Amino acid sequence: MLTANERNLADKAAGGAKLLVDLKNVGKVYPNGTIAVQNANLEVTEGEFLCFVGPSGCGKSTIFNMITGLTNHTEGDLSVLGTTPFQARKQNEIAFVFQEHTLLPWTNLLENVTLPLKLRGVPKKTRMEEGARVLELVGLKDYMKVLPRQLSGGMKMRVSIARALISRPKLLLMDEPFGALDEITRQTLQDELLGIWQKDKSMTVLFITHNVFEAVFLSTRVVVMTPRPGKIAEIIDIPHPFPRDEVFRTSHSFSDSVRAVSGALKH
Ligand SMILES: Nc1ncnc2c1ncn2[C@@H]1O[C@H](COP(=O)(O)OP(=O)(O)OP(=O)(O)O)[C@@H](O)[C@H]1O
Repeated sequence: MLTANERNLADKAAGGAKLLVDLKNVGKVYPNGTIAVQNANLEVTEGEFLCFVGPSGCGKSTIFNMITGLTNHTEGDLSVLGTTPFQARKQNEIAFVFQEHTLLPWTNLLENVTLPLKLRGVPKKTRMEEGARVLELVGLKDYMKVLPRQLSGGMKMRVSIARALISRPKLLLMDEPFGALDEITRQTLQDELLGIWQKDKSMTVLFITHNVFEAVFLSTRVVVMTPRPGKIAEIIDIPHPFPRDEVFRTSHSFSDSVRAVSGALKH
């Protein structure tokens, strides 16, 4: 017997659009009484790139944590990859990238990026092949034997992205990954991330940023949140086609979208 939510997912799939994440009136009240998220409704289909923007403390990370099953939702219905967040995480189809690179300092890049496979008992030969594949994807294949401390901040972020990609995730969640980087490095990584995302049409990315320019450059849609208690104020389509490049960054289409997102943030 299917629940209403499962039926809805099946209907969507039959219609061609595969629903990956579905929030229906989702809310989160922490045990100390903090209302972090209220009445959030959002449908994310396969292959989208969604950015979340909103003031500090509006519940962006809480939404990510609920989607990944790191914290439970206290109201509404939430399904991820057609199942509960907890089950979805167990299927190894979700990966995260955080602002802090969280690399193991005592071991080289190849060992760092292949760690998720090692923890799952994947044989060494496959691990090494997959490690080489993802380090090449992020432009670091010549650095396999290097230790993290020998890398710049941008390179460390590339390693974190490679480690997330090694599981070939269907859903990649990135919580302010480029927040600590200088502007030039940040733009280079934005270009590279879009390149990786475009190569894998089925990978869906959810990305938190405080930077409206970054959100517009990367997204198919931008989710704008209100101050606490966090609600989704508006979801704005960024209609500009991919691939996107410097021409887009200086276009009217770009500034129109930046204006729309900035306007929604002020409401
Ligand atoms: N474990 C927790 N227990 C109680 N309150 C929490 C907990 N985690 C977060 N909060 C509160 O929930 C609200 C939303 O926090 P959250 O980290 O989701 O916001 P955010 O939009 O990601 O913020 P930022 O942009 O600063 O990272 C904040 O008021 C925060 O203090």
